[in-house]
Amino acid sequence: MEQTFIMIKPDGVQRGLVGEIIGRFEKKGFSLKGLKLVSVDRPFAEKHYADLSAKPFFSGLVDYIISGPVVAMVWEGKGVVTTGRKIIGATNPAESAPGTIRGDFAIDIGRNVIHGSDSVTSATKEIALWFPEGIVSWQSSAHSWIYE
Ligand SMILES: Nc1ncnc2c1ncn2[C@@H]1O[C@H](COP(=O)(O)OP(=O)(O)OP(=O)(O)O)[C@@H](O)[C@H]1O
Repeated sequence: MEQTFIMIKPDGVQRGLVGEIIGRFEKKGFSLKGLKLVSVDRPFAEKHYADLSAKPFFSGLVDYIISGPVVAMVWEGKGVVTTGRKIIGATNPAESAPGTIRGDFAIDIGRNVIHGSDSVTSATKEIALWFPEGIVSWQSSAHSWIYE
């Protein structure tokens, strides 16, 4: 089934939002397949955000991501990439709808709490980058109560 890479950024960890964010994905019915608290170094953060290297905010973005530990996760479920982005909300919290994670918990674009893969292709790349050791293979006993 489809998988996505979700990262709670350093502000989300520092602000104690880890449980709240995991709860939103869990309650939706998605399955947690990988989870770790990690501090990444500059070369790793630059690799994760390589597509944005020409942007004027790139070095500030890398400084932000390496400023403290992040929670790296893999979530699985039908349509999880697109639905995950909807749960997260628009990139700029000023435009994120209330009820989304960024709409509820963030104000500035450079402190927007969470990252989610923007396509299945990016998800595959990001999961390989963040979880070279692999992820956990299991199926929730609630599966048949979530999927018809
Ligand atoms: N104009 C900006 N100023 C400062 N930071 C920005 C700006 N635009 C984007 N960012 C930061 O770079 C991240 C990556 O930007 P991108 O355009 O890929 O948005 P996104 O896909 O919604 O975010 P993410 O990749 O973190 O899920 C944003 O989440 C935000 O933290």
